[in-house]
Amino acid sequence: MSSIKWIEAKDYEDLSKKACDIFVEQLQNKPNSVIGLATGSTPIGLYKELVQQYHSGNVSFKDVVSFNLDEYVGIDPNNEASYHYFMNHHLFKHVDIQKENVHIPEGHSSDLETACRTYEQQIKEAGGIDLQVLGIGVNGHIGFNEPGTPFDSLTHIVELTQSTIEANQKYFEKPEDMPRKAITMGIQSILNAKKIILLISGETKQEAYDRLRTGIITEDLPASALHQHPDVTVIYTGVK
Ligand SMILES: N[C@@H]1[C@@H](O)[C@H](O)[C@@H](COP(=O)(O)O)O[C@@H]1O
Repeated sequence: MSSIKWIEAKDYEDLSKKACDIFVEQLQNKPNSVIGLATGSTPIGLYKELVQQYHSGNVSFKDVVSFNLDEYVGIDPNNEASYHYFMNHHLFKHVDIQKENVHIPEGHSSDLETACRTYEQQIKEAGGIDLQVLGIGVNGHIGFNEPGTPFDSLTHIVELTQSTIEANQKYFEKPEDMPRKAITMGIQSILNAKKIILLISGETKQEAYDRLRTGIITEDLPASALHQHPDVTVIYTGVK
């Protein structure tokens, strides 16, 4: 039976604050936490709140180790649409996290298979992820695990679906520049995290939200794998 905890937020700001509270509590209890981070527009407010908490002295990233969920294949880390750039811009450059403790899949690697295996190994060596934040794709993907991805998947290379390409093209200067492939932590890699928060915001996510709420577990809805995890909190707003 699913043990997902559902929290409705008043609005996007409230959702970001509620997610930030969980992060702050985690980092105060365990300053050397291993945190799993997500990109996309949804967690931007959470990162903004975390930067504020850092400036207020409530939280430090000095001993934090981070792993990002995914990155496009063949993208330069300096490209503004890359997830490397995104993370620096929204979080890393504003806080005291140490560069050597930051991990983002190496989509620019010339040996992607090895990059995937190494990533999984690094998560293991860090002691596993304590707290993982997730967004959700309009088709219910988590990370870049598209519908049909086996639930036992580890970090791997994916072909992005048309729905994801259409949803994410807006971040690229020219829509045709958007890569068709990505590296993503697998569904099993995500489920290995000790605690997970999923953020859902806005009406474009209504269908994915409705399907997740049914409780039906199916590979057609990657996020439904979360029903099998013992400690998931979903914070949502803008869906009915
Ligand atoms: N790989 C990311 C996901 O991790 C993210 O959850 C999703 C939703 O993005 P947004 O929050 O912008 O809707 O976008 C991308 O596809």
